[in-house]
Amino acid sequence: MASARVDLDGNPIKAMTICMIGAGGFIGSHLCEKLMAETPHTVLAVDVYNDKIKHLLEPAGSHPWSDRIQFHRLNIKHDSRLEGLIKMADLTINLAAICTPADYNTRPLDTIYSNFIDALPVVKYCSENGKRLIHFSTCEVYGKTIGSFLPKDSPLRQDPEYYVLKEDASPCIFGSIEKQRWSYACAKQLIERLIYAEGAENGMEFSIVRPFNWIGPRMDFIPGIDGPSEGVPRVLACFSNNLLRHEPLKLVDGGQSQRTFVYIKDAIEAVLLMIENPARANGHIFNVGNPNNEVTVRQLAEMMIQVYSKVSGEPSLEVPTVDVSSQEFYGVGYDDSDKRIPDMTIINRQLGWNPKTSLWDLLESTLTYQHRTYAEAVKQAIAKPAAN
Ligand SMILES: NC(=O)c1ccc[n+]([C@@H]2O[C@H](COP(=O)([O-])OP(=O)(O)OC[C@H]3O[C@@H](n4cnc5c(N)ncnc54)[C@H](O)[C@@H]3O)[C@@H](O)[C@H]2O)c1
Ligand SMILES: O=C(O)[C@H]1O[C@H](OP(=O)(O)OP(=O)(O)OC[C@H]2O[C@@H](n3ccc(=O)[nH]c3=O)[C@H](O)[C@@H]2O)[C@H](O)[C@@H](O)[C@@H]1O
Repeated sequence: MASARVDLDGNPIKAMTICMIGAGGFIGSHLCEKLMAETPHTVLAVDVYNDKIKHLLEPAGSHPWSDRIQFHRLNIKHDSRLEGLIKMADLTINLAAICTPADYNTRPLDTIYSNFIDALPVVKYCSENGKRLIHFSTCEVYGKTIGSFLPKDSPLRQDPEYYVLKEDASPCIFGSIEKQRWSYACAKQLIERLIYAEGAENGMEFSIVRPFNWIGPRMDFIPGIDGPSEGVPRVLACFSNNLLRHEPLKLVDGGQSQRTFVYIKDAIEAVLLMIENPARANGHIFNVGNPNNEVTVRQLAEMMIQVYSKVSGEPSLEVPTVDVSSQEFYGVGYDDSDKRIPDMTIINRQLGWNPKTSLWDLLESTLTYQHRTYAEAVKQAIAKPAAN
């Protein structure tokens, strides 16, 4: 298999060893799956958890890829084994981060440490050892759009110049320091600048990924089932939880913010292209999203209600949504990105990548997974207090 695979320039792809930090998370689990099923590469999977990749690791020795994936349970905050693993690998991919908005304003120190301080040694070891790095940043580094500062009735708000987000041209616009929501975006921006500087001054080979709301199976957790009851995951899991419990979906500040959602499986194709085409990917920052899948959060809720009813066979909710203030939902210091449309010029030009899956289709496969995985457990959790 290894000799048959070629890169975008027709050159054979050599098997490589990848140190993947944060491999046990949502994106990491899909990337590990793809690398095991379709490539000859070896993964040194680093994380504090491995629940989401257990199906790739166990039973030990039973999969065709078993000798190509090793799990290393370690916390990169304080573990001297990290440098050795980076040295053993040809490429390091750093996914480790605190990346749920409910944490940014309530745990700003942990957020800044996780997204900046803890990533520093990874960058340093890659630079010092001449290793290539693919670092996961975020579309949140763009912050708010320029258009959001124009008067509400300004025709310029319709002009893409004022809202499309371009890696090499758009500014990064954050709220004031009291709006601690931006602690995450600001930490990610500074680590991007540091990586860029390592490339410019020391010749480090790097690519930076800015994901735009990647969603799909295994994203985050369902509160009270496979995560804390009081935990607040990202919107897909929040709305899935409401649907599973037959509760109205909560629209923060009326659900007026806009997002573009991309299917995780489409997005992983883009990451694989970066991994296997270093000459085209090195030195670039890549938006990875689906500009065709834009909705307001209210529209997302409405679509998820329809799709869930279809895949579960249950009737739609009588009271489908309820408005909630951001202060009540997230606490003091929350703020929001108004709109996120990725410009696709760079990823198209360098890697020829385009997303394929419509929002309806990706919600259908994701909510089928949510229903199959959680409906019974939620039913039992709801029934339990009554039984006691
Ligand atoms: N999912 C998205 O749409 C999205 C969007 C923008 C940016 N990102 C970025 O992509 C990356 C991965 O996101 P995800 O959605 O898979 O999140 P995730 O929370 O599912 O995965 C992150 C993983 O990193 C691990 N981790 C965190 N700190 C660690 C530490 N100190 N040591 C070892 N492991 C640690 C966690 O245990 C977790 O498994 C993050 O950097 C995130 O900021 C994701
Ligand atoms: O996924 C991304 O690209 C990035 O954006 C996310 O940020 P955000 O899109 O604001 O987070 P979500 O939790 O997915 O929320 C999306 C929108 O839904 C709203 N929301 C969320 C949950 C809910 O129950 N109801 C609700 O209306 C939020 O206020 C926000 O406007 C996270 O910061 C990161 O995972 C990531 O860096």
